[in-house]
Amino acid sequence: MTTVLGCIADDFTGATDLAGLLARSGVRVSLRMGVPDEPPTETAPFEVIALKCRTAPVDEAVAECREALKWLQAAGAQRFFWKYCSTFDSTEKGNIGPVAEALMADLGATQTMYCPAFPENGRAIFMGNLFVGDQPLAESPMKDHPLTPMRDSNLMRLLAPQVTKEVGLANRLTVAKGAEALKDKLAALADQGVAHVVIDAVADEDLYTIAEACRDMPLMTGGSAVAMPLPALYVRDGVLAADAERPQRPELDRKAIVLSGSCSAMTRKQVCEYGVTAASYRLDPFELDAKGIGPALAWLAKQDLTAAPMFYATAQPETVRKAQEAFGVAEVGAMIEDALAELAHAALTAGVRRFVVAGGETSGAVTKALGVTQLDIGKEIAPGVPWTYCEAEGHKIALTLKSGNFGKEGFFANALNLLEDA
Ligand SMILES: Nc1ncnc2c1ncn2[C@@H]1O[C@H](COP(=O)(O)OP(=O)(O)O)[C@@H](O)[C@H]1O
Ligand SMILES: O=C(O)[C@@H](O)C(=O)COP(=O)(O)O
Repeated sequence: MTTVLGCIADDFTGATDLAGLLARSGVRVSLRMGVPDEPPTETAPFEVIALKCRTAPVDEAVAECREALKWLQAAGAQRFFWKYCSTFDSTEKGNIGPVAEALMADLGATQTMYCPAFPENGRAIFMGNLFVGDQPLAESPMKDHPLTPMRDSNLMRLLAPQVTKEVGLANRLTVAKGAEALKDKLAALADQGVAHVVIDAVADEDLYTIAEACRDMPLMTGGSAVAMPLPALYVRDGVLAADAERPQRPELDRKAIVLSGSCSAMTRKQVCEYGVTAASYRLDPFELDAKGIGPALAWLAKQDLTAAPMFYATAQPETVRKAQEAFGVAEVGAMIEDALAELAHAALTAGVRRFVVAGGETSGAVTKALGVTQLDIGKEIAPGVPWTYCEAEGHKIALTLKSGNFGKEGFFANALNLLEDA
């Protein structure tokens, strides 16, 4: 089937988040890990390509995203969505703006919009400032993220140094007036040469207005939530047939594992709660450096895998800082990602078929180690976190990739329980 919307996500949890929210409508969504080597043949109306480029050097991120765009164009897509984090995570050099500008150039687009709001998960934008729950972004736990610490809450200020063209704002007062008023505002900003428009949204109803006003832009950008209304709008526009097919969970052995490399505030609570009842092993960068992965593999070999043991590197900001000072930020990140990836592979070899993974970068490393290339979207465990079904080395597996701050305290056990009756 011809692809109606081609999506590019800057990390793997972000991609499953987007795919999950699009799939809520009942349409078929296909998620690919990396740009497929083969040209598109069997495609879904919604195609999401997951990249691992959030913290990559700008040139690399731009090149990968342009390649993804080409693949999606070959799949027939004429509208595109650039998905980044609902907390606008980017490094100081920042890939969000450069990728948007490169995609706009390839598509001949003169304007795009930015809306990372995700009200169900407490992300709201007001007067261009991003809030996480009650706190401005820069006062939220995101200020301590190991790779992308966010120290400014103003999206225009964050974006401006990342782009060459003008940045502007369509604020909540305009959005509250409805889609036509928002379209007029976008046109007025375009007349003033504003190519990059941040749009406020504090509630789901704002997202419906924004999606309605922006759905014909060649390129939309944002978090997952602003894309959620698109399938229904396309059905209404007659460019997409309604379709309520949901992939069924395959038969799966009960052996399961939890792997957490996220240090986000919510993951820290989830690791604590799960660790009360489950067998768990803490990956310490100093121990990894001294002894390698051997002790963790030996521990894995002794576990009852039907009881879903957990490996976690999850730690408090102070502990993370010490490891970063000792090894370097990227180096320690990669050391832990590699360790979790190797453990995931060892678990697969030991018969594990249910994987719960926490952390965006971590998920990228784990899915790569498992050799997963395409996923179907299953039941939603928490807003923005679905189960996915895929194949790893010829075995059917279920995989959930949890974004750092998503889900409630009991997420890990809930995810595994939900899979039982999926
Ligand atoms: N104890 C630790 N010390 C230093 N870095 C860590 C530690 N634990 C995890 N990390 C790294 O922190 C990063 C967390 O990013 P990510 O997996 O994207 O999580 P999130 O989804 O919370 O952003 C990863 O690169 C991971 O390897
Ligand atoms: O939009 C979001 O918040 C998520 O989809 C996302 O991108 C999360 O990234 P990580 O926090 O790195 O998992």
